Amino acid sequence: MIRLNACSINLYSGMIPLMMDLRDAKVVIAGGGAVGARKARFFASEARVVVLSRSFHPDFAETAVETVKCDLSGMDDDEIVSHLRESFLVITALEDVELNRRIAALARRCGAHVNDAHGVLGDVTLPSVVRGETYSIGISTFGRSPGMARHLRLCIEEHCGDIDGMVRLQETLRENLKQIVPDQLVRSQILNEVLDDPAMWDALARGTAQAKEEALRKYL
Ligand SMILES: C[C@@]1(CC(=O)O)c2cc3[nH]c(cc4nc(cc5[nH]c(cc(n2)[C@H]1CCC(=O)O)[C@@](C)(CC(=O)O)[C@@H]5CCC(=O)O)C(CC(=O)O)=C4CCC(=O)O)c(CCC(=O)O)c3CC(=O)O
Ligand SMILES: NC(=O)C1=CN([C@@H]2O[C@H](COP(=O)(O)OP(=O)(O)OC[C@H]3O[C@@H](n4cnc5c(N)ncnc54)[C@H](O)[C@@H]3O)[C@@H](O)[C@H]2O)C=CC1
Repeated sequence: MIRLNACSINLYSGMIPLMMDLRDAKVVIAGGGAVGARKARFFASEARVVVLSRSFHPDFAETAVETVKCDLSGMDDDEIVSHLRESFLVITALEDVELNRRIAALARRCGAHVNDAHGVLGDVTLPSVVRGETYSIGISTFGRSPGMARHLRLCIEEHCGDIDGMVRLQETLRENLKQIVPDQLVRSQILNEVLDDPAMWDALARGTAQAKEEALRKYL
């Protein structure tokens, strides 16, 4: 595993997007406020989430995570480490920057990645996510403008049409084309023409099978 040596990094230089399978990974969140609750929701359906906090935002009532009521500032390092051990990721979401820093340093000692709600510590940042049944789009400004990441999510959701429908059409069409068009370049050209064709996007409303028939008629 590649680890960052620095305790704090400036604006996430060098970060690249990855899609990860976090099933069964342990994610610990320090701070159960509105921000901790949003981050808990982000991970709850995949990872095993544990939230350490003095109090918990009402949203936790509807989020399937483990909550541990505790005062982190009153704990010694060993006690905090006992909660962080075997974590894949530790998220610091407390107001207290010094306490966040202390928890982040202990997390690194445990071999965990760190995400910081203030965006100054850590080697992981959370993107804004546009999610469908067949795709996931992560958007990040690396802490420069979270509002812009949200704005771009809303733009994609509003203006990109039936992405799930088009992914399904492309999936079935490309399988079909592999059987009947031997030349890969020709297959790729047809698939791109379908993506660029507004009539094909309209055809999605008639169902995947019908849209595929129309695409084959038009482009073969
Ligand atoms: C560094 C980072 C933490 C990290 O690594 O996780 C971080 C940090 C901070 N955000 C702050 C504010 C806001 N955050 C949002 C929204 C989101 N913030 C998210 C991620 C991140 N936020 C990471 C960088 C991501 C990036 O840059 O792309 C999203 C994408 C994902 C998520 O967290 O769920 C989610 C959108 C979900 C969606 O809707 O799609 C809005 C918009 C709104 O709520 O309307 C505002 C108000 C507008 C604004 O400030 O832009 C402040 C307080 C600033 C202050 O005090 O003024 C800090 C701390 C600081 O800057 O000190
Ligand atoms: N990443 C992001 O998108 C955003 C990050 N932020 C930053 O994130 C931080 C957290 O924001 P909120 O959740 O709104 O704050 P908040 O004050 O509502 O929540 C903090 C939580 O931490 C708990 N807590 C505080 N000290 C504790 C301690 N010593 N031991 C155990 N628990 C303790 C509190 O009980 C509370 O549940 C803020 O500092 C804010 O600047 C703010 C807005 C957006």
